[in-house]
Amino acid sequence: MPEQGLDAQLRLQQGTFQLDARLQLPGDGISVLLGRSGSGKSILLRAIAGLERAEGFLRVGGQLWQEGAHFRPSHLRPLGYVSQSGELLPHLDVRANLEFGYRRVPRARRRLGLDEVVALFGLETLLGQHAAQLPNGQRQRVAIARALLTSPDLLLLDAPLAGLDRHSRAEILPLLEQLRERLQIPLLYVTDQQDEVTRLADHLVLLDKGQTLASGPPERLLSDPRLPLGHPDETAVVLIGQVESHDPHYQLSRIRVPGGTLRVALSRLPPGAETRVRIFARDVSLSLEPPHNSSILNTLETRIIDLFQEHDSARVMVRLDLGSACILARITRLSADRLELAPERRVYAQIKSVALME
Ligand SMILES: Nc1ncnc2c1ncn2[C@@H]1O[C@H](COP(=O)(O)OP(=O)(O)OP(=O)(O)O)[C@@H](O)[C@H]1O
Repeated sequence: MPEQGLDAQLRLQQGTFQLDARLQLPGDGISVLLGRSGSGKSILLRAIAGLERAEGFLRVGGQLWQEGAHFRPSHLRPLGYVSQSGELLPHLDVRANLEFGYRRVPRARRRLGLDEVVALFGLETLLGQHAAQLPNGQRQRVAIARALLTSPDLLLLDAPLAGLDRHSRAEILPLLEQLRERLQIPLLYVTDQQDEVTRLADHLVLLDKGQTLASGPPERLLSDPRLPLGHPDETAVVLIGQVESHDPHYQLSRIRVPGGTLRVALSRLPPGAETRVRIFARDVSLSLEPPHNSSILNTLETRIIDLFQEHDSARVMVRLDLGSACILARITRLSADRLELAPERRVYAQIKSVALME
């Protein structure tokens, strides 16, 4: 684990709920904390922020924030914290809200300038508005911008898009993606939404009943059917690829991914750029021969790694090897038996739909 990351073991009893989490996060990029409602995501964030007194240790960017009797109180932890309701100072306007944290940071410690953040978050026209009058989506944009302006060593975002409409979510997600490239601090992002995971996560931590079940690259965790990642019908993997070329005539782009090339809806990124695609397991079917005369554009030749029988279900989940990544196919048990599917067998994965996560 790099010196600049977050390293923690935090234990806490809250009524009958027990948190016992081990976290090792990289020093940059977005770490997504995923877990069902009630799994302890908010309590863990509050413990990291020093708002709950947990036992164990916490080190951020090489600094010890707590261990044993040593406990740095919340107000001395240099972190930005944005909750679902993005608390702003309601009697102040947006500019004053942004300046509130910014002015308290010594000039030499400021990582981002006020004008830079205002431009990045498109807040120019909101500066004179009262915080209390902002619609939810704009309030969250201001709340995230305000947290950034305190030049924190750690940014904690607790489900910042929960409760927002589609339009506001679609506006804020690209802003969060931009932060990935600009911030050299750990960003821990809580969600229970798969689409936010596939779009944002550079590192994924899965929390279940107060315990960290798994931690690692999202490509690996999302393609592991043994992990409780939600309803199997919604199971999807994310592949990190590179834009190869565009075909304006058919409004399609070719994306190079592990194991082959996929045609997707026209990407707005230039050739050579890194991008992500999401493939639902339910959209992948398998065939023993290369398909002919099919309307399905995307077929990858692959090898079965293993098959997982879903409990009390007509379906199986098949994990397929793409070299440095995997995809999943959710097919009927009947088809798996008819095709005599088994580990090591070579198959053609026909992918009905590939979503570009841009
Ligand atoms: N102050 C408290 N006293 C007792 N139990 C609590 C307290 N706060 C939270 N809990 C319990 O701790 C568990 C974890 O709560 P937490 O809010 O961290 O979950 P979560 O994963 O963030 O859920 P959600 O996604 O719904 O926000 C829940 O079972 C909750 O009822």
